Amino acid sequence: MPKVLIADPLSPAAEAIFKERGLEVDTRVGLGKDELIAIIGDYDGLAVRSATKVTAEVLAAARRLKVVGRAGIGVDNIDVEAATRHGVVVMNTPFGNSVTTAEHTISLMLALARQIPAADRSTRAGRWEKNRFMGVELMGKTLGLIGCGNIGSIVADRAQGLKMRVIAFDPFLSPERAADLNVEKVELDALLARADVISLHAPLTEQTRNILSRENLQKTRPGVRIINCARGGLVDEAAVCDLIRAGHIAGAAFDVFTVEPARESPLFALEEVIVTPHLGAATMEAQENVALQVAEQISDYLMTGAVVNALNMASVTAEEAPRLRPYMKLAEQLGSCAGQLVETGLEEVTVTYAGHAASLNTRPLTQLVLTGLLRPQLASVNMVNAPAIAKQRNIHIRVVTCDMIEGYQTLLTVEVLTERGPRTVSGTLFQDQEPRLVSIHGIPMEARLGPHMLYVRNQDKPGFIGALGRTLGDAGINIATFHLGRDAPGGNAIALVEVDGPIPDYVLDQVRRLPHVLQAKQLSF
Ligand SMILES: NC(=O)C1=CN([C@@H]2O[C@H](COP(=O)(O)OP(=O)(O)OC[C@H]3O[C@@H](n4cnc5c(N)ncnc54)[C@H](O)[C@@H]3O)[C@@H](O)[C@H]2O)C=CC1
Ligand SMILES: O=C(O)CCC(=O)C(=O)O
Repeated sequence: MPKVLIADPLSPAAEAIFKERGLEVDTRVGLGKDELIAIIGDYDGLAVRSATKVTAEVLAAARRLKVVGRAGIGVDNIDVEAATRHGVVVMNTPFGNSVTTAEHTISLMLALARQIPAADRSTRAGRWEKNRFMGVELMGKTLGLIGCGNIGSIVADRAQGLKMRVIAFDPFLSPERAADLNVEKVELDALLARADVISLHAPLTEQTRNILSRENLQKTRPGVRIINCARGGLVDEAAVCDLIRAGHIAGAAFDVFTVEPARESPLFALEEVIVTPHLGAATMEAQENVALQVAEQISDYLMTGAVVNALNMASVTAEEAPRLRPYMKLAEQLGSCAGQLVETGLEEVTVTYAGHAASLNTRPLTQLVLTGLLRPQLASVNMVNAPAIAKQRNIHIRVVTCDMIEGYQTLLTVEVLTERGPRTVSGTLFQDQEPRLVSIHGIPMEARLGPHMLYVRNQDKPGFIGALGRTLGDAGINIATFHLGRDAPGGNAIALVEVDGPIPDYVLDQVRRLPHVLQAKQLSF
């Protein structure tokens, strides 16, 4: 039974779902790094929010781990690259807390406009400072969004409800989407020059780090208000403090900080600043949504192979998973067959999906072809890390689909270009379920691929089959199935023999010495 660790506080709904889906689950919140490393080897799945750091070191100790699920959006606490290297799928829940985070942003914008936290403190202190807390109206003001994805677009919608004009800097926002959102797409400098309120909704990347740098903050309108509900590191916090003191920035609201938890910060000393402890996603509704989603996604992957919202692997929906399953076996077997047959470096792989196979989600299938292909060279390869490994090794991957194919309803062909020329294997599904190899290097044959196979390439001459049978028989090797193919009478022939156990090397040598044999290899599937 797969085992899952919940390492951060999640709604109890998550634990209930794991149990309902037949998984074993432990909740161990607040583990130190070493404690996590000590126990992670026992788990197939890990569910986190932002507190647990899933580092390369943790992943190296996670021998059984197949999936990390982030109940939330940002995955900056997870080393996705290391997870990919270790073949671990990383998933997030990209929509579950978007509305809640957008609402927090709007709350902070209104609170900034009317200085509500400072007014609250003053009133409680008995000061009744009506003149001190003169606010600004938001109607007619310009809101500048840096990042206009899921959360940014909800913020835009709510701000338009307040009759604000919304402009956005987002290099990946299409003009059509901007028009649908009634948002004006602008360059960063234009946004800095025009916005009365700037709100950040972009991930922290090499491009966005310090996007509101001191220099950029100096380009903003006097009296601007800044809101960061996305990620610490997007804004130069010290420059915000200086520009508030200089009277250029009217106020700022931070939900996220360069260092978290933020126990101290120069921002805390300023009345014009509102701070919250990374509360953007903290509502009952959002936490219920993300906990349910992450538990469903992790369970689906561990129990059915469905992949949803993965950051490092192609998606496979729950509906697709059962249809893809027999093809997944076929794809891995064909890749493995090609991988075991090549003896030199791989340069290019072409995977052709013909007939029914062309209508499928081919990305996960291609990942499995690569997995099978690379496994003879690298035991740790799996469908998550196979594309990255192929890229590292400069193996060029081509995918071809064609609707029609003569003689078969469905056919997968793997052609591998090596230093010694192309090598090709094709396969189909027998009764829609059972993988069958139907040709090797253009020679037709029909073979089921079993755990122990003998592959022999020979010249098609009388007496070969008897000699091969005798050699195996004399060594006490029992033949399970025997498949033959040739390109022409007396031409090139291939024998694929399934046997009941591993073939000792001395027997392989005897086979290689038989008349007319060109090559003999043991294959396993
Ligand atoms: N405070 C909190 O508790 C929460 C914070 N977040 C954070 O909010 C941020 C946004 O989340 P979503 O809207 O769901 O993500 P999203 O992926 O839907 O949107 C991000 C947008 O940023 C844009 N972007 C990427 N690079 C950019 C660049 N160089 N300049 C400008 N825009 C760029 C993208 O094109 C995209 O439209 C994330 O960093 C996420 O981690 C999310 C949920 C809760
Ligand atoms: O889990 C949380 O409270 C943080 C949410 C967040 O920052 C995210 O989803 O990116």
